[in-house]
Amino acid sequence: MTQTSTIAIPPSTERVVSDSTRSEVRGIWLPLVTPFKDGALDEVSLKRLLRHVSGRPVDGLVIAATTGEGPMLDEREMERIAAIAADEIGDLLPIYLGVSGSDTRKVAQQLHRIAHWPVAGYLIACPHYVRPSQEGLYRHFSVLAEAAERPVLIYNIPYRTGVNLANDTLLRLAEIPTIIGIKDCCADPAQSLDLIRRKPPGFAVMCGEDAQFHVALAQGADGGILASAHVETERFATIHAAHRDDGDTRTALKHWHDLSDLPRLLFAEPSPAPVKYWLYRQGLIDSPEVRLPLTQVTPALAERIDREIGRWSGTVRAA
Ligand SMILES: O=C(O)C1=N[C@H](C(=O)O)C[C@H](O)C1
Repeated sequence: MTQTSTIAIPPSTERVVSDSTRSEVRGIWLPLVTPFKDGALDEVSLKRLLRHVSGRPVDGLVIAATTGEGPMLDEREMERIAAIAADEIGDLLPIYLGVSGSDTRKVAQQLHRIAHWPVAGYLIACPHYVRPSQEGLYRHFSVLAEAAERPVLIYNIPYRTGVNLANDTLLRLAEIPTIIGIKDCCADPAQSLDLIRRKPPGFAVMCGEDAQFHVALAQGADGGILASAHVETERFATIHAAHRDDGDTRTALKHWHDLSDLPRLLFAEPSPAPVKYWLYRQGLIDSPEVRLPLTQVTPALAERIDREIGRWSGTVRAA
């Protein structure tokens, strides 16, 4: 059966992404939480959190990604978050926007619709639920790269989307100039290592599995996009710098030994509820609430976090 597609596959994208754009995707990126209060976007907490982050050793931000509860935001809220982030952060950090959807046509239309938003690029997740073929994934991201008119980081997270973007497919997509890297959550160290060995120069591989951050850096990843790095950001940055600068793996491993329980705690229940509770107890956001179908941390986990905060960065807000 001949497949006809209503969406033409674009010629190779002529737009060239600058070397600085490619090189900026490294180090510690925060997938920023989205604060809510009484069910609505909490702009006061968002501004406070952005001012806090701007003073931390962070190399980039992603808004409205998984940790930002992107699937539970409407477009008006996402636009507001982008505007506030651009106001508070300015040119200090690149700000990428999380985009997801399973209908290539609709996601492409959204990218055209938001082309004027003040974001530097997009983190685009694999299409969830429909489980396309590798050829379908290739055509999906080829069309979106053309529609994006900005740098694109592909977000491969099979345990959330139900599909794995194979390295062969990704390396075909890496030939498109505006596809500049991947947030790698494939949960297969062998696949991640194979990708790092085969990737073209300048193509960024960013770890998206917090508990695997140190291993990913040891394998040659360029950094991480990590919810856990909202907490103890300096330690995550130290680990990255130790790997990047002088290969001081002993320093990196010492810090990782201290830090490695944190991702397990912050993912003990569906993210971002734990990390939001932590930020709430630090007084950085005014409510730990999340949007359904997510739910706040259980009292048992809240107690564990209360104990852990005392061990780390200290509690600002009384319980
Ligand atoms: O915000 C994201 O996107 C992240 N994705 C991963 C997940 O939520 O499974 C983990 C990462 O820390 C943040």
